[in-house]
Amino acid sequence: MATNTPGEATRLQHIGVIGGGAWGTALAQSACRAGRKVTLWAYEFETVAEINDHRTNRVYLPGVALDPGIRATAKAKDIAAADALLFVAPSQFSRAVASEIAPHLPSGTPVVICTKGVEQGTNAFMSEVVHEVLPGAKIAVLSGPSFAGEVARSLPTALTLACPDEALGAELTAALAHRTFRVYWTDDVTAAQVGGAVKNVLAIAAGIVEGRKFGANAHAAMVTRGFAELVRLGRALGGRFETLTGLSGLGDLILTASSVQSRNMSLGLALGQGRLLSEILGQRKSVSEGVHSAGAVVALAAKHGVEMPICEAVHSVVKGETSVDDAIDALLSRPLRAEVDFPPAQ
Ligand SMILES: NC(=O)c1ccc[n+]([C@@H]2O[C@H](COP(=O)([O-])OP(=O)(O)OC[C@H]3O[C@@H](n4cnc5c(N)ncnc54)[C@H](O)[C@@H]3O)[C@@H](O)[C@H]2O)c1
Ligand SMILES: O=P(O)(O)OC[C@H](O)CO
Repeated sequence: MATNTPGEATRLQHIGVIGGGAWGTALAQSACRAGRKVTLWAYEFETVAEINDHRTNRVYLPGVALDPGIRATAKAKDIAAADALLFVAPSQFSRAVASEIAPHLPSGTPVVICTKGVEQGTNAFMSEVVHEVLPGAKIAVLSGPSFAGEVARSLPTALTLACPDEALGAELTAALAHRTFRVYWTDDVTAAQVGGAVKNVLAIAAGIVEGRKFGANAHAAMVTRGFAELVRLGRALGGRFETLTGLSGLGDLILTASSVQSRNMSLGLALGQGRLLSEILGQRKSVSEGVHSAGAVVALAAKHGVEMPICEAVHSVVKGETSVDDAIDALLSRPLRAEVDFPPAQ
């Protein structure tokens, strides 16, 4: 791939951002910083008004003064003029949001999926959902260790941009990257999406370990054995090991499973402390994708004959089928096995 210098000239001058949550707003802020014109579509009228009138988004991204260059809108037709879209609707709303913008999106527009999750019911990754609803879109995925608040404050961050079309990948990285927002290209859309979806489920497990005060050894064991699950599923679905061990896989798992800035980790922590899921979710407006993706991840694992006991445990806890204590007992009672699958998968 040709190398790009952050901030170099790009034909993708106007970026549309679909989603006014923490991540959509932070990405809009970052795209402005990269020198792009930005139009942000948000679901709530109040969010649109607040961004345009006060340059803040206090519900989803509190404490950040937004760039005056961000123009917010509630009208899907306003994104038609964008040269590329960043698609940041939560996974369970992605189909509906994509359907709303479908009539307005010119065929051939690059759509960069920044959502991390799997659709319940269909068990479809976001690239499949977006391709079904927006068949003319050129799909890419942006994923990696990136808390919205840190990106919005321009703290250094590095991500993976997965795009099967190398030339488009170069254009997108040139359009989005800047000094504190480094973007690395790969063509491996599958692994990038598996990493982003599975790490959210594993972060809930890591949070439970923290909430139960099981200690640093248990945390490291949970993250490492969880990563083995992420790699097994990623490879079974056709993803590459190098991508799974990169920013969008291991990198994001390290971040999400070790900081209570993560909504998934903090939700797990609260579960581990004995709080009810309904009570935790009732007190949040923000999304915890792992809760919604756990079932789909487990279903995909079953379909492909992949063992994912930690993800299964999280799924049965969030479904209310197993108590936290019983799930932990079941994991600790599993038969001993070889650490690495043998013979090693190629
Ligand atoms: N927040 C982060 O640090 C971060 C970082 C990387 C990726 N992501 C991913 O980005 C995606 C969006 O997360 P977020 O953090 O921006 O969201 P958020 O939790 O901050 O906000 C929730 C979002 O859901 C939207 N919403 C609520 N009800 C809706 C409906 N009925 N239809 C459509 N939209 C509705 C809200 O408008 C808001 O944009 C998720 O997949 C998340 O995993 C988040
Ligand atoms: O707050 P979380 O758990 O949704 O994680 C946010 C990002 O995905 C971290 O990369």
